[in-house]
Amino acid sequence: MFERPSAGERAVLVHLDIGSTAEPDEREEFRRLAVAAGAEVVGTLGGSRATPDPKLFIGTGKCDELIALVAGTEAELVIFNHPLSPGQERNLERLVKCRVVDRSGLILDIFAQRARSFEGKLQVELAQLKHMSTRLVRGWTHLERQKGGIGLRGPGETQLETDRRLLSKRMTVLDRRLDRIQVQRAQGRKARDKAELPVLSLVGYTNAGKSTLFNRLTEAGVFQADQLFATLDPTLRRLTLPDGGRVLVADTVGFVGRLPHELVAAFRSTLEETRSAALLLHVVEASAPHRARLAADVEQVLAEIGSDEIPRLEVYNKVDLLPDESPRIERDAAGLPSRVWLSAHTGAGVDLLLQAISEWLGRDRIRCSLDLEPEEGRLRAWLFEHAQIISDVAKPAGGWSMDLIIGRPDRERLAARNARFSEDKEGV
Ligand SMILES: Nc1nc2c(ncn2[C@@H]2O[C@H](COP(=O)(O)OP(=O)(O)OP(=O)(O)O)[C@@H](O)[C@H]2O)c(=O)[nH]1
Repeated sequence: MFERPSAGERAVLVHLDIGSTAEPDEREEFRRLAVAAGAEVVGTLGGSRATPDPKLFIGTGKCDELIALVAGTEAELVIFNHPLSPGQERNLERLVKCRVVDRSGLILDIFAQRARSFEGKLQVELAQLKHMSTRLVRGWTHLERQKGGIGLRGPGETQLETDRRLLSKRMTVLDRRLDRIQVQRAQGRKARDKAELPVLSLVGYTNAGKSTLFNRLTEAGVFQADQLFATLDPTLRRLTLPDGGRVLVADTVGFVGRLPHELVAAFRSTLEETRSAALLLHVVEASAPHRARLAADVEQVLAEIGSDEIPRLEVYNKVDLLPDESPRIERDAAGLPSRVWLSAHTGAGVDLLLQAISEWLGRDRIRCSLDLEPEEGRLRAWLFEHAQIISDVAKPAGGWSMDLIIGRPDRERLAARNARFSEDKEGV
């Protein structure tokens, strides 16, 4: 389902088992990433080695096989599912006589194609320039340079052939711009903190269905597509839960296993949104054959960005593809929802997810009554925005008598302002 029309670059994929045997889905994931980048896969080369060859990564015998495969399939590009040193890339290109891109280059390329926000584009450009600055020395003269191919396109494209001095100048400019944007982002976060709305962050392996679920939840009409990494930029939307509670939902970048470090660094600020979340919704493609490994990859990235302490609720998506499963809530020993099975596509079980979210956040909500004076109209309007109003009665003498459910922090803030609360009922 990820195939694109055949206009893609003709690519040969290389995946060796280094040390141990790779899981079959590792190769499949690699193929899907390559296709997502726009490759037309015309050949694959496998094999195994105890350790990579320092000069070519693969051995000379394997390299001969690769040369023959590239010639026989008229491939324009070879993609390795491994990190290659600049030297290895250069040596391989000389022998194979076409461009060679490593796993980092491939993932950077996908990110470059999917970046939507200004910040996302700058981050990808910077990461690409860093990745390529070590590789620029090689020069492309012996190769037919195809503009805009995999690993060559994206916001950084025009810089690729400039010299290192210009490159480092450009990187400094990007760094400065990103610093400014990050200040703005932090201000935005502060404003949201003031609004006291808890943030739910959707995280998950690429293609798990985050954007589809995000749309289901918020009807926000966020761009989604049948492509890996359709979402690169976090998008925030407001959501009202059935119990009246309000939250912000953030859709985040699709994770991928063995994310290149330069990308983890580049997206740290984007993912900082995740760090300030009250609850992470970890979306897992329940129909993927090796879902546990994909979920573990996501957990590892979360740990790398310092989000592993945030409570999470697992969302096992695509239940419509599993004949033996149906939408349901699983609970932990304490009775709290730990996993919700649903289909973002059909919408089945989305109500259960909303209920589970309410239960998670509701632990911190209190039911209470409040008397407001006639001049407290603004406070009353604020409460309508931030609390669930059960009843609101105008008093004959002026003012209002309200019955509501409110978050504990809001409750404490209002109490500090001497608002007249009564009848607190805990744990509503
Ligand atoms: N059958 C089925 N397909 C689904 C479901 N949810 C999402 N999909 C499909 O899975 C694909 C990926 O969905 P997205 O929502 O773009 O996934 P994502 O996690 O946001 O992907 P990235 O942006 O790459 O991280 C799309 O083709 C969706 O139509 C589901 O519940 N059932």
